[in-house]
Amino acid sequence: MEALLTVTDLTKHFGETIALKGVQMQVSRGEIVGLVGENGAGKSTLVSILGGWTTPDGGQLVLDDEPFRPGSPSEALLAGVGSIQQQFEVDARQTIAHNIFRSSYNADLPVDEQNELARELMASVGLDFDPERRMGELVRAEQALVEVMRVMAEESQLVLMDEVASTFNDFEISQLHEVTRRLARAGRAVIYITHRIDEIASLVDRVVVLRDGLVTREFSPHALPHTDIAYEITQRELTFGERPAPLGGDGAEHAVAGEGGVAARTRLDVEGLSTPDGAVRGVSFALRRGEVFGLTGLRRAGMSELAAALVGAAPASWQRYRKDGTDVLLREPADALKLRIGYLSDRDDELGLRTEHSIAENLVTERENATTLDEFQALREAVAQVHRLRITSTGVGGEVGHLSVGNQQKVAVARWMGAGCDVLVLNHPTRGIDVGARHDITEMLHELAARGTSIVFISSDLTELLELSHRIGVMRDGELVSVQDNADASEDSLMAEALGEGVFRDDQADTSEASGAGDEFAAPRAPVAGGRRARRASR
Ligand SMILES: Nc1ncnc2c1ncn2[C@@H]1O[C@H](COP(=O)(O)OP(=O)(O)OP(=O)(O)O)[C@@H](O)[C@H]1O
Repeated sequence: MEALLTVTDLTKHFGETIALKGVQMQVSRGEIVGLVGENGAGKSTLVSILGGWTTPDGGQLVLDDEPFRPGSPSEALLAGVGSIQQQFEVDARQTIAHNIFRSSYNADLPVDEQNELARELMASVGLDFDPERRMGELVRAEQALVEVMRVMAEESQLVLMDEVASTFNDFEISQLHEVTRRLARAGRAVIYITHRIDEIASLVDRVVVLRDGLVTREFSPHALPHTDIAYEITQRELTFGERPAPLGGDGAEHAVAGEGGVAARTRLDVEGLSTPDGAVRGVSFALRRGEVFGLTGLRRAGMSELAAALVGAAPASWQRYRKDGTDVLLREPADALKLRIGYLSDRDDELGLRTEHSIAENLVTERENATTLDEFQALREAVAQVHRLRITSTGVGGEVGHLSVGNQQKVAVARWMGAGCDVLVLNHPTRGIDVGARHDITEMLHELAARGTSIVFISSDLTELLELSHRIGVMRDGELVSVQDNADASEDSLMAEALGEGVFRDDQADTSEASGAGDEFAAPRAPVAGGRRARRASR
């Protein structure tokens, strides 16, 4: 294949940190390259340079046989490189159509024509957003899909996607993959950053592994089992698909000494919880001590709103909300914290990190009446967490704001894991976190649960939900429509509930690839089933 981009000896440092140490890489036309590696490996830095957001210190870039050194994103685009950054920003007041065409040659078209074109473009990949809606009305995953439409409309030769799908559900991922493949079929090249092994297995042509600022490995993921792909990336033997041991009918292995009976084991007892805007409607569930209760659903199904309501971060009403048998009074998150209920939001601006402070200052939660010994012990635990999750090799004194996005997320998760809470409500805690650390976090959450912490774990990644949760609830249109014991649950059964299809049968499974073949504008039919089946086949 003909090389579109050649990267030679690319270097970049930030203060003392050397983010890129001499990267060599080639990308061909029509190729989807998966750029992978641990958090902090330098992936975002590399694509930021290619996208004109950051300038390198040294090295050469050649694009389409011409020297390439963009001084800004618009210069990069002019040369043929379009990008979606990991923490992309959109103008909330712009319409969807305006956002799609803002940097394409259709930018000056009359609004009606833009709306019509946007509708057609979106329909061609199965999106039915109203082009006149404002970007601010969309949730993050929807904004990301509109950004994908924007790069499609720009007609750049090289498209950079930095963890666009980190909170996407299977359906959104299949839409994104459809667009990405279409870009490649049109002869454009894509550099695609992801931490999800299922995405690597099903989408990319070639994997390039970055480690400590250098390309250390390249391989084709085709026909490789997930464990092998993970090994190539992490050099660790990771297992996939293991499920937690059942909590036990009598909760024996989790029973707290001296306490007995079902009531004593019930940590949260929620009945008829609703939010005034109707995002959550009449949700009831009980959470046991030491239980991980997974929660999933399609976008706008109400999981994030339920999470916020459970900790007083959003207004809500209920018939009953008890913790350890006592009615709770929640006006704000501080009230939840007093009750030892911790909350991790899925929004970057709500992570609660003090980015100008050190990792240690973020990890060690202040406790009333703490002795010097307590503080010393807390610091020791923080250091152990940083080590176990490989957050940084340069100690806990570094500023959190200087860490890569995924490592900041690790700090946010680690902070709650070490906060001594009885209940943790975690919304997409592993988004942006590399595959090895994800594995470690799963283990750490299991350990916490085994010591009695109860966890509400929200995720769009059904594989990790099944690996972690004792029971899994599915939300649809604001209601908790199903709760399945792990032993009875499968990706198919969960997705069927999320879609409202009843029980999913394999003979209903996808025909999308066959039906879409040769039809450039066919919307993906039943792509979720196809995606899951493809993944199962590749394991
Ligand atoms: N603005 C900055 N100031 C200081 N250090 C930075 C800055 N941006 C990146 N770094 C450092 O450069 C290194 C590479 O970071 P980069 O964001 O490229 O990693 P990454 O592979 O994209 O990680 P992730 O998977 O977490 O997104 C990290 O050590 C990071 O801490």
